[in-house]
Amino acid sequence: MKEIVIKTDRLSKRFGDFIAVNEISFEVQKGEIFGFLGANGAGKTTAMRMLCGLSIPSSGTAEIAGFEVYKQAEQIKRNIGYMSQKFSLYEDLTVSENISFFAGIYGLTNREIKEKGEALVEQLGLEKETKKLVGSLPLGWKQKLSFSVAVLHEPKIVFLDEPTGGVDPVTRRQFWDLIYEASAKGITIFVTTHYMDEAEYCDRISIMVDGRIAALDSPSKLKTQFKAGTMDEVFYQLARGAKRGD
Ligand SMILES: Nc1ncnc2c1ncn2[C@@H]1O[C@H](COP(=O)(O)OP(=O)(O)OP(=O)(O)O)[C@@H](O)[C@H]1O
Repeated sequence: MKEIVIKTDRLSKRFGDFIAVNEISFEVQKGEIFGFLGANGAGKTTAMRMLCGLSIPSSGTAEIAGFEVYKQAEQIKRNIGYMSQKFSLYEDLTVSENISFFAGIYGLTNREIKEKGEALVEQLGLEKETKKLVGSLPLGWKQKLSFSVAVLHEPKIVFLDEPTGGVDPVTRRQFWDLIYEASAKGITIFVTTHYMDEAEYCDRISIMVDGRIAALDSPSKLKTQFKAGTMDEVFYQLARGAKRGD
């Protein structure tokens, strides 16, 4: 039987009179790579913050890794990983120090930190860089390291908020290899992105427009549904009617 790890029902967030997230309902399965798309201001970050237990919803329900967002935010935080372009690693700590620091926060023992940290460094081919400051690494390396750190404690779900912003397509593809590996281990990936090539890599995609989910399906089914050749066209058809955004 399929295990549902994210389930929302009419989840909403208001700021005063403004409805940033408007009754979104969806489910995500264990190990699924779920793309969360939408134009600027559509409500993705606001929704993701509620799912991570960082912001209390105004109404509706959400269950994350079996815990509900109103009363069990702390349990949710312990069972997820999080990475964003804005909040990442400490630039003034070395690669090793960052791994130890974040692994400690995620509750790993010293022995686990050593074992898993070494495996991570080897997987990323960073053996010669462990004593270098993270600030001195190229952006693509930082992002791969940041992702690997976010899944070091093998969370049920990892939330990625525009994880590959600003890097070239080849590095993005390498980053996605890490995502596939995590998904194969049963970690659910919830990812926001503005890159439509990345949307194609997801198992399913939801597209938000003005706070609502306007479409949700696999990339191939969405293309059929919208009679579009590419995800870019699907996205454009939906987003061009948006009232919010730049
Ligand atoms: N704390 C807040 N108070 C008032 N309005 C807010 C607050 N946070 C977000 N908003 C508004 O809610 C809407 C959704 O914002 P949100 O950041 O969730 O969008 P987004 O889809 O993540 O956009 P982007 O891709 O630009 O990050 C925007 O119009 C934003 O101005």
